[in-house]
Amino acid sequence: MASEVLKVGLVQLCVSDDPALNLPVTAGLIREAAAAGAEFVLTPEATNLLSPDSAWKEQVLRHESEDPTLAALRALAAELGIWLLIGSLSLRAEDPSDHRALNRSFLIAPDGQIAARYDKIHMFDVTISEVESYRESAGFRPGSQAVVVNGPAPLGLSVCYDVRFAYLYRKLAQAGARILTVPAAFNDTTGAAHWEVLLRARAIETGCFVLAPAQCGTHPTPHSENARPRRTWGHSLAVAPWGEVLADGGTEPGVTLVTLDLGAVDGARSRVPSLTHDRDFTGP
Ligand SMILES: O=C(O)CNC(=O)[C@H](CS)NC(=O)CCC(=O)C(=O)O
Repeated sequence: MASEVLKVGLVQLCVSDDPALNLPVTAGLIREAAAAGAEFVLTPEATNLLSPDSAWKEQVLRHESEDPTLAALRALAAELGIWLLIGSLSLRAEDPSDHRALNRSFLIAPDGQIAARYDKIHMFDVTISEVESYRESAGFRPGSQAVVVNGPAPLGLSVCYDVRFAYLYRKLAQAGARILTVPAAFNDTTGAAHWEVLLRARAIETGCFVLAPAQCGTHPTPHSENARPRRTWGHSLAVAPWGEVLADGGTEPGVTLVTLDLGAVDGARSRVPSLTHDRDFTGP
């Protein structure tokens, strides 16, 4: 590893349903993070848009090769010379017979090249209450490939609802990850109850840093005037391998800076080597 210390910027967004409105805001916050010294900048799930309207998404989503947000953010990473995790983009699938979109995370290298892609594996098909339910699998095609990639450190990629599936993170860590990325658009209700404890548990179980850039606030939908406004929890979080919260992005859009001492991964794992203590068992 070139350096044991890594300066990170977590970008917190409140995206609308219009990628063209969101991009300049996102780019401005990435610039702000880089100007403050961040070498690794991360954006949330659904960086290009959040929309409840499948007809509008059909119109506005693009293939990866033609997506304007991806092209612009690759160029920006190259200009600034930073590692950039685009938490995810909603993209039109390559396969024309599948109407469902992709929820795809990208690691961009400091030369602007795509270093890794990850398609969210676990779909948020959940009825939270009588007035709030989500059927992510109706609009998105799940991935089936876990990804560890050598970025600014060895990274294990995931997205949002994946955080509830502990075995994914155990595999990522056992495959070499030292930082786990969990970009998210967590809803208010489960955010208040579960967000921090899930992220801290994943860090403690794996002895990894956890970086979780989040969407926040009430998301404007200028293209679907009558939609019930969606609210997300915010609180972008950086968690250390021993479980401490190093930084919390609060509830407003902005940049949260945090310096990681990557040696803390070995420190936590040597104190509690549970990652090497798996056993086979029978039942239940
Ligand atoms: O819909 C999009 O465009 C982008 N995808 C999301 O926002 C997804 C699916 S609705 N959100 C989550 O997974 C929240 C999980 C969550 O809140 C929990 O696990 O409690």
